Amino acid sequence: MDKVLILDFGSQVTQLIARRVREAHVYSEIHPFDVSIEFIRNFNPKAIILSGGPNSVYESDYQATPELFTLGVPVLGICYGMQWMAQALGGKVESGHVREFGYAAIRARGHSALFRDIQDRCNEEGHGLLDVWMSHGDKVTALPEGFKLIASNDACPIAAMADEARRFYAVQFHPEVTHTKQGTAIISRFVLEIAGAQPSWVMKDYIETAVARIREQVGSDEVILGLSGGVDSSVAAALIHRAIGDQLTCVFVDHGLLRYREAEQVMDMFAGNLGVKVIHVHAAADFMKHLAGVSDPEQKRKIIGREFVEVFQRESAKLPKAKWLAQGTIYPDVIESAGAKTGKAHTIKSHHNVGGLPDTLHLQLLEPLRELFKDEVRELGVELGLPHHMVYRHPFPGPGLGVRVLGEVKAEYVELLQRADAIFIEELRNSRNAEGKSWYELTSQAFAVFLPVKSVGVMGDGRTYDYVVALRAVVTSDFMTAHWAELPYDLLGRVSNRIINEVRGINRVVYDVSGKPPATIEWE
Ligand SMILES: Nc1ncnc2c1ncn2[C@@H]1O[C@H](COP(=O)(O)OP(=O)(O)OP(=O)(O)O)[C@@H](O)[C@H]1O
Ligand SMILES: O=c1[nH]c(=O)c2[nH+]cn([C@@H]3O[C@H](COP(=O)(O)O)[C@@H](O)[C@H]3O)c2[nH]1
Ligand SMILES: NC(=O)CC[C@H](N)C(=O)O
Ligand SMILES: [Mg+2]
Repeated sequence: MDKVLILDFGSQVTQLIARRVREAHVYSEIHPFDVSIEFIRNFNPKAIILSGGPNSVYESDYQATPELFTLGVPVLGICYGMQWMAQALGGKVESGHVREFGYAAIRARGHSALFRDIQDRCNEEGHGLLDVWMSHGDKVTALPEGFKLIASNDACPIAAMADEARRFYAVQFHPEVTHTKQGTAIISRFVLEIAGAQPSWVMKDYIETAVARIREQVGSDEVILGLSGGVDSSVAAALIHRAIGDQLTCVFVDHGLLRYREAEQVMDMFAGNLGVKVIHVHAAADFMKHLAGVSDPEQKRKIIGREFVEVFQRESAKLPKAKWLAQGTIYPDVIESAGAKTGKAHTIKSHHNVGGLPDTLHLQLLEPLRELFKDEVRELGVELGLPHHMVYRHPFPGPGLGVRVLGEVKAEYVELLQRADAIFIEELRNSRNAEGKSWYELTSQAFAVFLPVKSVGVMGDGRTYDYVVALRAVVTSDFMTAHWAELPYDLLGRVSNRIINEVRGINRVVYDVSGKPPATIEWE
């Protein structure tokens, strides 16, 4: 089997590279940038891909072994990976005065196997243009010997380069994110055609492999699973249930930070659908008690994570044979928390299910979805026979409204937010675009955020001095990058009117128009 080696310099999106390679049906593994040359030789890669990273090559000790260029293996450098390649092979990298974050158009220059016949559109002179996603402050300012320029734009005159004789390619933009429309084509071009890897790795027997692995891991032990009713834990529950049946018990935690009437809905859905044992834990008082007086987002996340663990430990103590804690952790949860397996990325926020686990946890973790992305998890759910409406729900974070009430969480704020959020979601479900699709389906995630600031308004000729709610709706396929949703004005207007009229205590509604990056989807 042909294998691609991805060296991680700490990019937030390294796993997306693996995913694109997987889409080309080639097996890949991610390893830290500083693995030894012996390791690379033994790995015997058909191709090497160098990820992006937060540092600057000219002042960082994030340097891979330059000997990898002597193996005769094709190499693709991305962003930091390009900059490192350029510097390691004798080119020059400098801090740019123009920083580029987000969308950019680049022009392909000269002939290169990487971009041949791949373009989004042409400019007036008929040159091919690519719409790409950039995220950098440094840039290559001099090509290494043997390299030619293969793409450029004004902000980044050397936006891609190649030494085709040695099959070294490098791009300043990120072909692995979906916002680079031709990204998948570029990565498969490199892996399949330039490196000549055989597309022989297919996901079709993923379920069988996963089921076998779970049976082997768990043996005759019992497993408890944190079930939120969200996509990930529901799919994990179905998968594990398929593997070990009755050895699985699900624990649904009502932490008082759920959405309007959510607890009832989740319990109904599981009683009806899965045939899985579910225990409903009422823990709102505990969570709220520990959150009182705390306003720092990371601290709130840690407290919520800790409380979750307490609940699971308490519940598992009641099941003496339970040795495993299963979670619907998926890849973006892992990467955004702590730089994935390789530990090279910066921490953006501690997702509760990853950051909050103490060493004293007497349960082993079972996370069968840990390597998958949301859309892959959904495919798996459908494959496992879960109902469509369950699999295609918007995600809801484990810390729930705890991270959507900004600052200190108070019961009063949670209740206002629940009501505003319910109105927003109801209107999204009921409004349709010209093709008859609901705006709930047209967005990937949507919710309201409670801002603990007051502003002045006038209602019924009287002065009001009340709280603000922000609406957030995004479109994304992997939740690693996202666009704010261009919701119709009349829909926004209706939601705003209803919230202000129906939720006493809120007199102003705003819409969040920030992309990710630089913002994140949740506000905390
Ligand atoms: N209220 C809850 N009770 C029990 N476990 C929970 C709860 N909320 C979250 N978890 C656990 O934390 C994991 C991560 O939550 P996350 O929100 O990422 O996934 P999800 O809720 O399963 O799916 P979705 O992303 O669609 O909301 C869940 O899969 C689940 O194991
Ligand atoms: O289970 C979760 N536990 C968490 O602690 C958490 N924080 C963010 N999210 C969800 O992850 C996606 C990306 O969110 P951000 O852009 O805010 O990081 C979005 O879908 C968020 O809702 C979480 N999910
Ligand atoms: N995303 C990246 O790889 C960034 C590379 C480098 N830190 C820069 O800012 O140019
Ligand atoms: Mg959830």
